[in-house]
Amino acid sequence: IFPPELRFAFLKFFNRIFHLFSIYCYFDITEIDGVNTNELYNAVQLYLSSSVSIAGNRLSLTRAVNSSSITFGLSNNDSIVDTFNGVTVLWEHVVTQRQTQTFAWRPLPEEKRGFTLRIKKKDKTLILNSYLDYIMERANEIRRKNQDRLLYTNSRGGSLDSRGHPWESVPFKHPSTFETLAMDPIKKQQIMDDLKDFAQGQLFYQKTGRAWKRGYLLYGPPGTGKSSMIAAMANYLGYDIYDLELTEVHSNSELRKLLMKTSSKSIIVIEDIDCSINLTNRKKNSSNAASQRSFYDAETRNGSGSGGSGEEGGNGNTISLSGLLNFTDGLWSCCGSERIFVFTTNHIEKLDPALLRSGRMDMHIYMSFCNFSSLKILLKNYLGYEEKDINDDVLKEMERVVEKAEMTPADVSEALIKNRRDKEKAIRELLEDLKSRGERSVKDGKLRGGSGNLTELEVVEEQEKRAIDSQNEDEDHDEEEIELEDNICKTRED
Ligand SMILES: Nc1ncnc2c1ncn2[C@@H]1O[C@H](COP(=O)(O)OP(=O)(O)OP(=O)(O)O)[C@@H](O)[C@H]1O
Ligand SMILES: [Mg+2]
Repeated sequence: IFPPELRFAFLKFFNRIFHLFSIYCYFDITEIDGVNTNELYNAVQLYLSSSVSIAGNRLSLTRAVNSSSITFGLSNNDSIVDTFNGVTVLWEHVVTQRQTQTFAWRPLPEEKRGFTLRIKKKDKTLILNSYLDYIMERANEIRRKNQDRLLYTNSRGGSLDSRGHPWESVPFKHPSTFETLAMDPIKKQQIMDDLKDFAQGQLFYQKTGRAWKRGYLLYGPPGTGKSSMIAAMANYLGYDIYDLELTEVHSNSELRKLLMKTSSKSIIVIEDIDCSINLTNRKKNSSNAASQRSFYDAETRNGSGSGGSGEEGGNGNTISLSGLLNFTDGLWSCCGSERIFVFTTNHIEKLDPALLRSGRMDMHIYMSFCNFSSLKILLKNYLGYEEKDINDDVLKEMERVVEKAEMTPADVSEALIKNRRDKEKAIRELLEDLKSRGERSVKDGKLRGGSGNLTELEVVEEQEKRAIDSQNEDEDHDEEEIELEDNICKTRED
């Protein structure tokens, strides 16, 4: 009898009256919002899956790719009760068939899924202010716990994938942990404490007005565990790793784009920083600018692609030191939070002091040759030997020669792996190896001392490093350094 318009208007009116008197209000969180995936939907799903007070009795189980655990989810059109700060809310999972689509940029799933949140009107402010944030946070936590870490790389050289991401990722399964890492236990503990303080330091960073990030510079000879340390850090904190290949980045703006696409709670790594970018002293640069320029010219002529002007910032088609510095602590470096920058190098003396000054790299960590304490850790890792399992004399002998031998943990690991079936033989051969190397390095040391030339150079390097360090201390006292400088000097004296 009624025309459809009138009927519709009547229904709408009735609905409004109904809502006016209802004590509840409803929020819809749909899976797809326009063309974008709704992050909140996924978060709610994860969050509810961890919730125990499941009202319905049908659950859907999922196991994501790369994930090591199974998550429970709410089945279609099922509901669940949750409480937050004493307030009870009801979640309902709503699944409807989508009408046939005419045209879309991206094919949409056939089902339209979403959560409906029902809350009392009086609780609205509480819910909107903190409950949803809480859910996002919890979901991120669960995701990190369930999923193995991801390792990202920019090896594609600036091109983007179908979703506009410059980073490619693979599951990160490096087994290195702080427990297996062979280094001085005190130093190790310091680093672990520092990392923990950082991860839990949100309030501190907010209060002091600092960006929530921290920089570590790992330096030392090849094979002393710099990469292993990074893996251990990631495993310890549960962070993802972004392995930045600087040689694949062609401009400062590209570097910035890469940075913008990194997520919080991640470690951004630049390995062998002295090799991947021309980071020599800026003062020196200007003094031999001519030779610099010819170097760059030659490079452009060779068509290596990374050429261009040698000036910093130049015409923008080469990444420069200032670009890199901006990357680590310019305004853009704070576009996410809780980020760790790790640079590694084999030659700290080749780095520009600007990179070393405090606030940039908060902690300088020297990865040293194998000493007695790290040797014991390796023996335990590879042979399962505790101190008491090894003959006292052998142990004493090892302690005496290990520092002189200047073997890297990688060398020692190799020696142990080779004979891991025959542990006695492994110990015997390792000791032999240590002794012969120790003798050799003593001889070398004498030779070097005699020729004079090399040591002089080393002295200069050492002084340079000292200068940088003292400059750092003048500028900022809260810098923490745990380099074993004595260690370097000792080996040099030998
Ligand atoms: N401190 C260490 N503790 C345990 N294992 C180590 C340590 N250092 C080296 N190793 C072993 O040696 C191998 C090489 O170490 P790693 O790649 O971490 O060295 P690096 O310092 O990164 O070397 P490079 O400077 O050449 O990159 C690792 O696979 C690891 O097994
Ligand atoms: Mg390495």
